[in-house]
Amino acid sequence: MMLISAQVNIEAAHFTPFGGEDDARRQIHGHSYLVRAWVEAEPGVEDLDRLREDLTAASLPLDHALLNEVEGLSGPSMEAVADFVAQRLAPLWPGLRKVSVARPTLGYEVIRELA
Ligand SMILES: Nc1nc2c(c(=O)[nH]1)N=C([C@H](O)[C@H](O)COP(=O)(O)OP(=O)(O)OP(=O)(O)O)CN2
Ligand SMILES: [Zn+2]
Repeated sequence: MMLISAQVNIEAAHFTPFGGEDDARRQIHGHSYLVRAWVEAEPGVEDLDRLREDLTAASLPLDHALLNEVEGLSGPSMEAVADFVAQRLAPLWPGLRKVSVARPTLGYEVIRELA
């Protein structure tokens, strides 16, 4: 078995509870997020194009959205984005093992691992 993965970019806005009352992160602002899914699969069996298409569809409700207002998203954090995508992708991809969300400009990444 191997891990195969595909990545999509989403643009989203949020406001966060981080920092003090005058912290700029409490105002609505936008970011680019890289969302990646890993699937355990036999080499050459699963279609990476289909994985990317399904990942795009799973992430679509978040793209150009205000994360704080997305139904089913537990919050505006990177972890919440990873869980949202993982929950939508897992039924389509039983071999799904990880979903990560990265903010490369900050060097931040979170990973939801699935059994
Ligand atoms: N466990 C988590 N901790 C933090 C998260 C998170 O998602 N999970 N997120 C943040 C903030 O988003 C982080 O401080 C970045 O702040 P933000 O305003 O989103 O981005 P910046 O303005 O700093 O970066 P730019 O790329 O310049 O917009 C903190 N902790
Ligand atoms: Zn932010």
